[in-house]
Amino acid sequence: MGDEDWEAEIVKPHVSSYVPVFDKDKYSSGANGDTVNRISTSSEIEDGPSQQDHFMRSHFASGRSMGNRDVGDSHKREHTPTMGGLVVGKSFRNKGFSNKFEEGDTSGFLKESNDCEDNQTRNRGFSRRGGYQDGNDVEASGPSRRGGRGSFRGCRGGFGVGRSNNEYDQDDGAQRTGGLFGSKRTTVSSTGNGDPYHSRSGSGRGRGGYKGLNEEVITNSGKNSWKSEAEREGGDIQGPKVTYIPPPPPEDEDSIFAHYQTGINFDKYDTILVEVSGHDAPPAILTFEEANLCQTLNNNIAKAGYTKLTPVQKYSIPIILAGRDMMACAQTGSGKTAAFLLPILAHMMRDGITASRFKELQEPECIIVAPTRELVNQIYLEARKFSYGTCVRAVVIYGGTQFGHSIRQIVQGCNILCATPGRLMDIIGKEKIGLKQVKYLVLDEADRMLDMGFGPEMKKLISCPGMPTKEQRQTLLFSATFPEEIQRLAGEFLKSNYLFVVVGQVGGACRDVQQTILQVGQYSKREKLVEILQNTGDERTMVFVETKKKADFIATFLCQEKVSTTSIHGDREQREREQALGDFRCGKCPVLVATSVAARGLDIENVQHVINFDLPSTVDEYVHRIGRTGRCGNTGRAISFFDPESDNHLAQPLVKVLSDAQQDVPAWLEEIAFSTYVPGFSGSTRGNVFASVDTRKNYQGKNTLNTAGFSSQAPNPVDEESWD
Ligand SMILES: Nc1ncnc2c1ncn2[C@@H]1O[C@H](COP(=O)(O)OP(=O)(O)OP(=O)(O)O)[C@@H](O)[C@H]1O
Repeated sequence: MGDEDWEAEIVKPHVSSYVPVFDKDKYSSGANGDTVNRISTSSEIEDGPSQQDHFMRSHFASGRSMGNRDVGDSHKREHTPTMGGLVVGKSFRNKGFSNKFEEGDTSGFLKESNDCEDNQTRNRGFSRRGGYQDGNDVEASGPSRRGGRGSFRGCRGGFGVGRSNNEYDQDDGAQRTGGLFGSKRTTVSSTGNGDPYHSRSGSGRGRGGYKGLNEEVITNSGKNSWKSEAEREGGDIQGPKVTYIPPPPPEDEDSIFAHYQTGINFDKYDTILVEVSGHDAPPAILTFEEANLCQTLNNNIAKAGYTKLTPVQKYSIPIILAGRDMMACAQTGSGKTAAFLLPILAHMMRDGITASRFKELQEPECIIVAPTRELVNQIYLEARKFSYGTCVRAVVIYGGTQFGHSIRQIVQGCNILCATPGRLMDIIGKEKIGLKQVKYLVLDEADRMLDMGFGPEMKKLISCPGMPTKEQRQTLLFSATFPEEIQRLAGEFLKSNYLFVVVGQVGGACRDVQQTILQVGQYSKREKLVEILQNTGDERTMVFVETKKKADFIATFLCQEKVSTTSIHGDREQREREQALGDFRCGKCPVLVATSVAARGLDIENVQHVINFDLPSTVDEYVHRIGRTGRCGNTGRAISFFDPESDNHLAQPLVKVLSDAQQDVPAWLEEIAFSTYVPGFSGSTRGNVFASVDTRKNYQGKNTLNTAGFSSQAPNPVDEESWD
């Protein structure tokens, strides 16, 4: 994506105008007990640390490493809070050891990783990222977590040697990326580790790594490798403990059932074609009443403001109620969460579930996994909403929070467990969760959960001792995109007679999003962004960039342009991420700069715009990103900067996605698509726009219906062939 360009630019002298200045007295090294973090360069690693990176911050969460060029003068800067009360920002670069985002992915994960700006550098063993310690960060104990993170990212295994035996606090998300501070900490607190989930990778093993898309993937110096969150956060990789305890969500009924209005296009959902493939599919229902749910559930549905089923709900609810496994592909923002939660809860109620009580080992009936912390939290809130007034207890656990907190939530009782994969495996390893009672396993954003990043961990999950076999449990996969190769992998998780529901154009973008593609070169992007934001005013806008560093950079830049902005990405502390999301949700910061960590699933009211400052590497990711707007029948706009220097490979799939969604296709984009046409093209591995057709080609019992229940024609296969 031409990251080198902005990176190069920022080291030019004029760039200081984009850099917030910082209060020397308040934030300079060591003052107020703040930690000075070190920035690592290859020479530092070999020769010992020689340069210090001075943490910085602004109003509530800003600061960044200035990199080598700034060392020595960064603490001379004056501090003024960044505009908009905002942001963030850590390292912009460290020219000492990393000049560019080189081409050539040694990991094999690069194309899937959006938070992966550092994989090349990290694979080389070093991070450009420095860090800072927030002086108010009560959760930080000991050395700065940012320091640990920023100092030395690549060779984390080389420093970690196990973890504390204090069961409740030991692993608390110790810095995922270890680092110099992590190593220091290790010498202080490490007391070994008898946990098979943590000891398996051993210690002292140097491995380069990066947090890939959704920050869960790391690589091993060119070899694909997957490490669980458990290992990263508290296993063999020692670092400062994470003691962050998320504030409990409000418990009053109004907050629990708070919702936004469906939009003017909600009723148009009825015209969308739905295809169900597989044998003996139960008929769709057309109303909530037909689902025959218990009174409490019906009350909750009404309080949530749901009066009418969305297409994916019409089909999924009876399928799940019939006990069938399923894979469902439906457009972003069309109600997939309720499509699986409601029938699962209905089943539980029908089975006469008993209230789970305090127990050291909890045995949930349902496990829901999703790729990001914010998304599992959101799913949990939905589960809590729909189970309100029942004895079903939902619990959420995710990385970046205190491990002991997760355990305390669980031991109080757990029927539905919403979890990120790493934290889940960690808790299972600690024998706080038994799997014997699992009847429902849900993978939300299932294509992501089964790809190279999370797939191995999901496989581990289904082969954990006690986990019922696929014949004995019900497995449900949901997403807006389903590449073919992922569908094939899914077979391992699903009974062979699973049903595949596709709503609308398979893997297609939501039609309620007006898509615009602009040709914008790397050097003009910022100017264009500001121009657009000046016109959008206070309307909520998500700006997607391809790397974490760039997220910091653009957020800081926008603040200086007097646009109230915050940012979310995988290098921010969880507390900061949640604060950022909160500030965006409530409108305090109407602009959220994000990496793809925020691309999937997040349901935020009133997001009117999505701007792809950088296009993602795959069209699937594009579909998810723009799906943060135009949800639930509301309309939205997505503007994407297409840089011909770096984005030509997306031209074909973009043209397809645009035309499928009945959007204008710019002539120049068609030309690029045509000129880059490759016979046999079917999109990039992860960007196959034809992916979401059932890979079980010879199925019987295929129905094509619109969601009002009328038969209609299947999508024209010629259309697909012309692209194949
Ligand atoms: N039947 C319904 N009536 C009214 N609102 C609904 C209905 N179903 C879902 N919603 C609301 O629509 C919004 C989007 O739902 P949800 O987040 O489940 O979408 P999704 O399909 O999972 O999207 P994504 O693909 O982005 O994850 C939510 O605010 C949800 O409460």
